[in-house]
Amino acid sequence: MDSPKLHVVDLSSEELRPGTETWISTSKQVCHALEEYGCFVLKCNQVSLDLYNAIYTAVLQDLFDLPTEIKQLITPTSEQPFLHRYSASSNHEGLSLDDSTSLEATRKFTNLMWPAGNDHFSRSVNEISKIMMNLDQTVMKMVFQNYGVDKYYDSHVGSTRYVTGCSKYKKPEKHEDYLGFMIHTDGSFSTILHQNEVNGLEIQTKDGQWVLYEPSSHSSFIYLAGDAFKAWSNGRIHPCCHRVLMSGNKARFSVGLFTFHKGVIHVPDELIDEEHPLGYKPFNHLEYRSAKKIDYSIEAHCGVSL
Ligand SMILES: O=C(O)CCC(=O)C(=O)O
Ligand SMILES: [Fe+2]
Repeated sequence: MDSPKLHVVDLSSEELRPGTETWISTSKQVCHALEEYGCFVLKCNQVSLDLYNAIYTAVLQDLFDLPTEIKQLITPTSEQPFLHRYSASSNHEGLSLDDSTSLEATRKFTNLMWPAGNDHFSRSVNEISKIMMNLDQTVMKMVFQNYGVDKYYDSHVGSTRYVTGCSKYKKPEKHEDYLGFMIHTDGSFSTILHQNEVNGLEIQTKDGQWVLYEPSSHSSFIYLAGDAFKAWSNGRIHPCCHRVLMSGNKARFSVGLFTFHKGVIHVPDELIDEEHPLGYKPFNHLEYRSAKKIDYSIEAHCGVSL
């Protein structure tokens, strides 16, 4: 049997404008990939080599090299609640930055880490976060149109909150492989991930096989559906199960954009029919995110029992 491959969607074409044939056929591919695999490799040409080098040879290294007491200053505040935080285990460090598509919010975060400022950090993180936000909005527009619920797109995007997550996985000691991030689905609506040249992210197919994500260029991303996307789509979209397995002799860095809905998510009426009876009660997305643990499903939170 051939080993499974991840679906690839090319969003780099100049022709990709709503209404064109390329747009319509790409929208179908996007929905098909999200329904069948819960993810796709997203090809685009928005990340310059300069930005790639800035992020992986300077920005993330400098951030994770800060003393632990400084990184621990990243704690939820009333302005930036629980999505703003730092976590560390023996092999993995993760740091989330709330509202990262705003340069002002990114600068506030930067000033907490570097009181004398670090404009290179704020600009690079904000730039890649905005690239990921624009890609996410394109994908959302395609999905909403393809499902015939385009009229809800503007309000959905208007209530989306963007959080950038940065991760560092330590270089394996003595070449011993380790599990850097255990199997999970994201509590987000959607997630877009970018990484350095060290692979390790694996995606689980519906029949349980693991596929390694191998970016084909410095401008590749992987797009993953989260639990909230599944509920919103009334079960059509498959939330992507993934993990990080580390091997080799280099540290791995990744940066991702996690999207959250600021209010209550309802299944659109148009997505309820005989074949798809209502499967999810309305739920507050941020409450779900704070309740979510590794083995807590969206069905346990707001599923309609049949
Ligand atoms: O580092 C990665 O590639 C994956 C990180 C991840 O799955 C997460 O932060 O939820
Ligand atoms: Fe994840």
